[in-house]
Amino acid sequence: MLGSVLPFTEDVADRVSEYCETRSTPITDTLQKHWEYTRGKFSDADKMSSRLQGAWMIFTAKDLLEIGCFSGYSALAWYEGTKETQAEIVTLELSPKMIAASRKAFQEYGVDDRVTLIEGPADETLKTLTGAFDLIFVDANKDGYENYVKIILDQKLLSPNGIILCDNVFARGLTIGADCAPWVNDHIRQYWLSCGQALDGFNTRLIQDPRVEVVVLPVFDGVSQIKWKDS
Ligand SMILES: C[S@@+](CC[C@H](N)C(=O)[O-])C[C@H]1O[C@@H](n2cnc3c(N)ncnc32)[C@H](O)[C@@H]1O
Repeated sequence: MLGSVLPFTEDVADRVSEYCETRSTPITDTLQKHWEYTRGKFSDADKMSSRLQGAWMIFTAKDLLEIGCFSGYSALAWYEGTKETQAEIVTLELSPKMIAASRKAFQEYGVDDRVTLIEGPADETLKTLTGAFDLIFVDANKDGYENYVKIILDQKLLSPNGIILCDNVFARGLTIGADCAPWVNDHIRQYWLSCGQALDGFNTRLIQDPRVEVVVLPVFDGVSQIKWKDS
């Protein structure tokens, strides 16, 4: 196959999602419960990672940083995915509503031993962090990605063999072009269009940064994988 993405229609993409979910190791009961809870409780629940993405969050990390916690679903997934390494997980969140929701979930599921939530704007929090993380998941406001990655690299918050994963770099497809996602309804279209513009700037400038190697993966809503060059 010479291209990198199959030409799915909207209907086929749904079927592919279902096919993958039903042929993958299912997420745990805890994750499933929290995913359903978030979906029922928050009108913007589509900000949460998918079930399949939760199942994929299995990496051999020891120190993990997440930017953008939302209801805590992905932090719970990282927690479960790093049982072997007992990773320390730091997650950043700005919204008081989502801070309350995730704190409640972390307590309910007993993950406070390894998950630390830091409240406040991520750019300010990042500047106070020390040490290095071997996995950094960037998943907050899309117009902040460029600055977050810059701070991470400038402050060497990424360990020498570490990896940054930036989620949603396709902005539902609108990063690629305004005509690429006709299924995105008017209610959220403007939001994702502006995310797409910001992310296109981020993706385009990042590849010119001589410090890093980047692979933009056409999985989920687009995931950029960033590593130090020659690591
Ligand atoms: C896409 S959601 C995160 C989803 C979560 N990682 C998951 O997969 O379930 C993005 C979150 O980033 C938060 N956020 C937005 N701007 C932020 C900022 N400047 N600093 C910290 N968090 C921010 C939002 O409140 C929202 O909860």
